[in-house]
Amino acid sequence: MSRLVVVSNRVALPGESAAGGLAVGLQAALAARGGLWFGWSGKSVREDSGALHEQTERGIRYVTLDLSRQDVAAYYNGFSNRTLWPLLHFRLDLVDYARETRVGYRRVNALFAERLAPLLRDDDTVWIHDYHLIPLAAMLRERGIRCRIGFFLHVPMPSADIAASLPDHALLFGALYAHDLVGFQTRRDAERFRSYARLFGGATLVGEDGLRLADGRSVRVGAFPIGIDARRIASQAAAAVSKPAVRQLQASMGGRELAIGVDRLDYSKGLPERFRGFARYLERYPDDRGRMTFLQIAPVSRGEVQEYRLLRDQLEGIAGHINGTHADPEWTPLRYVNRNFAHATLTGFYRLAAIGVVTPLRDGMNLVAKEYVASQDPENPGVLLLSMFAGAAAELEGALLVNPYDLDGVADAFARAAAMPLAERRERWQSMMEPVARHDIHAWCEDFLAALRAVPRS
Ligand SMILES: O=P(O)(O)OC[C@H]1O[C@H](O[C@H]2O[C@H](CO)[C@@H](O)[C@H](O)[C@H]2O)[C@H](O)[C@@H](O)[C@@H]1O
Ligand SMILES: O=c1ccn([C@@H]2O[C@H](COP(=O)(O)OP(=O)(O)O)[C@@H](O)[C@H]2O)c(=O)[nH]1
Repeated sequence: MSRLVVVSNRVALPGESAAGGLAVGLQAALAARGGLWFGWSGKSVREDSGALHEQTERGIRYVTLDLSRQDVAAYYNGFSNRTLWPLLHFRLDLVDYARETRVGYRRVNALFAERLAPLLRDDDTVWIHDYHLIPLAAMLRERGIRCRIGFFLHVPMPSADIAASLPDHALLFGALYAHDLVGFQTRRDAERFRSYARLFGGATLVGEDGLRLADGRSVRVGAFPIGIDARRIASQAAAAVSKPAVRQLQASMGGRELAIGVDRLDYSKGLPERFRGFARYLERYPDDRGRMTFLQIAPVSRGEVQEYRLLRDQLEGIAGHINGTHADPEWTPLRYVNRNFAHATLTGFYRLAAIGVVTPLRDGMNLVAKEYVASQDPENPGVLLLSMFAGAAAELEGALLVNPYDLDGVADAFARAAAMPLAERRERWQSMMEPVARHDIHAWCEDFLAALRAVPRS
């Protein structure tokens, strides 16, 4: 069997907790089959970029590289998080167009290529992940690397007109054609990429999953919705209810129902709108007063980026206002926590919660939605309130789908979820658990790699 080489910006090193769905997903995928995981160490150093660190654990060889502060500023905080992230989440109003970070991003991708190329063998299968590393495969090809290379975009692919607002967009997105297979979270993302390639890359669409380029080369394009380790999470959740943190949360509820949200503190997650939707529910459904407590867990993310710091300030203001307006001496309607929790503890929190609240403005997939489903007690499952703009909405038809901008609709969904009879909850949960269990993280990995192996090579 060909060795699997996974390349991503974020690597979940052994013993480190993996915040963010990419690291959680890849950890589970590599644990099952072993291989090499190459990426950034997460360290920014004073000296030059490029020092490598290596360790092997449970069949996974981790090779990570340090980056200089200047490179982290340009490549990660700059172009990845202030240019590509908002662009790919349809937020042109937040895109930073600085040339300097664009150049820094290419410099770091070239460094990845230079350090990775000597580690590769001809029969390796290389799988590159996400927007941080879009030009990497093209740079590896320039260095003579001929093995199969696939790419997976974890975030949404915007429409061609949005993508084209980026200076040098054809240089960036055109680099994706260096892969044998380019994968997306949903069919719609894949279709938007194919239309971009047709409109701006001179490509011809072939069948349902192909592109023919002007120079005669072909690229496969497909949808591979990422999953979770559903079986493991279900058993973790059942066991987690006896954990002290979970018992304490339950005891603190005083018999009220718990609604829960778990998100990195990111503007794509729609947290201000979610808080306001919850406040609208408190206003419009006075008979429900005191019945539910909403716990929002939002660990700080990308804290060096200005837009994220502003969001944190904004949320503190909204949360304070909601509690100031609606709280009673013995009841705080909104609990807002900026701490990071261990994955296993979260599964216990999800199981306690009668409502899971996942309302991003845009999200590639959103693993929390699937984790909430897998953590439920089948005899008494909770209700998932899910944004129609999360990739997960394409699979989780049993959720209460909401438009996160429509605060009245979100308020109504809170009320409907709180009142939903057991029979309807069970039926909806079963319809969600089936795809979550079937398309789990292992199936995702196998499906993508099988499609990559099946690409004919010239
Ligand atoms: O690495 P960070 O900058 O700390 O950010 C965490 C990750 O955020 C994004 O996750 C995406 O991948 C998930 C799994 O496929 C998906 O469910 C979610 O919708 C995406 O937002 C980002 O794409 C990753 O690269 C980051 O590591
Ligand atoms: O305190 C936290 C908050 C989140 N997560 C995990 O981080 C991932 C978030 O992935 P998702 O796809 O929902 O969004 P992303 O952060 O990748 O955009 C999920 O597996 C969460 O369980 C975690 O382990 N601890």
